[in-house]
Amino acid sequence: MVSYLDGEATANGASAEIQLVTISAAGLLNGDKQTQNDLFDACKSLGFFYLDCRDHPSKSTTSLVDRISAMALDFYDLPLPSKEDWAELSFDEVKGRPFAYKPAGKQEGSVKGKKDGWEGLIIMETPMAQLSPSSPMPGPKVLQDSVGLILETQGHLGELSRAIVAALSQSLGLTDNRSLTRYHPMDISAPTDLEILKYLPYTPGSEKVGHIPHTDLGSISMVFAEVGGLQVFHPIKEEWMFVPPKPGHAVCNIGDSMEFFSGNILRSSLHRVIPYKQDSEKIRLSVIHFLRPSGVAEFVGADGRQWKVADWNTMKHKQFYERQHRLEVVTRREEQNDFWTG
Ligand SMILES: O=C(O)CCC(=O)C(=O)O
Ligand SMILES: [Fe+2]
Repeated sequence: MVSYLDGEATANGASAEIQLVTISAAGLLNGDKQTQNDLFDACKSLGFFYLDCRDHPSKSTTSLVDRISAMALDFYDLPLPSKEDWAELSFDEVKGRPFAYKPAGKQEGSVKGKKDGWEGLIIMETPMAQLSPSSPMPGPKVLQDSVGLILETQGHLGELSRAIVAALSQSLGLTDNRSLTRYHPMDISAPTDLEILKYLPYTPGSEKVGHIPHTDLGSISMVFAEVGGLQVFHPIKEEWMFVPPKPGHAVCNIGDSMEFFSGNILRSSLHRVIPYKQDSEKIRLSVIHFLRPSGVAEFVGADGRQWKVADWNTMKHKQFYERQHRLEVVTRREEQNDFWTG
């Protein structure tokens, strides 16, 4: 077995990079045994891996992500007031709607005392799938004109995420009706979504910077970005390390729900986004698919208590927005300073 936690790192302090294991999308979808074992090892150690989408049988992953990125950039070019018409901040409010907008600066950011530095376009899987001629897509024309593209992208990335859950379930010995796939239906109570995040340019005087250190609350996160800035906290080296972007690959990670469903065998790791000095003139756009379980499912949380998924999500999400938030809820680490100090 390859030990991913020993990972090759470029030991140059603050800008150390981690080389994640790469999982082939074709191998995953074909049920290849070696791919399944590599995936399991990666998810038991750091909980982060690259998904090589270049060999996806449809050959369409990159073009879907590129087209969704172009659509999101058009959306972001709209004047702020017309985007703010769609700003919904509570997790419960967002989950029944096809889409919502998050202005920059509403959450805590990656620097202590500063707010977040990203705008978000949040597109929910189930409400999108339930659109019909009598209940059409609301919102600006750019979104109304892109319903087909959004549905195709959500279907494509949702299939990949669910294949990851299926493969991990097999490795965990959870087969047939015990597979963790049963917690991931397309259902209004499961807030699976597609999010496109646009980060602000950074200068040392910026008051809105990056993305808060956190673990993800859901099951599988799949991030496509061309510009760096994502860092994972290496639990053995105790060091923040950049995850370099790789063309044609997604960076995937395990979220809290999968860690808890697996009885803490899989790992939901701490991560954050900080300015990427090598590419400081470029705008970072990330296209992210978040597979999240049904809100009625239950697990034993990090605190040893029995949680309903919906309550875990609401509790955790709220902490991202609270000025005096309990950082340990978001990071799942006590009394640690996980902020970026520049
Ligand atoms: O933008 C990114 O690369 C990651 C964002 C993230 O960690 C999240 O939205 O949970
Ligand atoms: Fe995250």
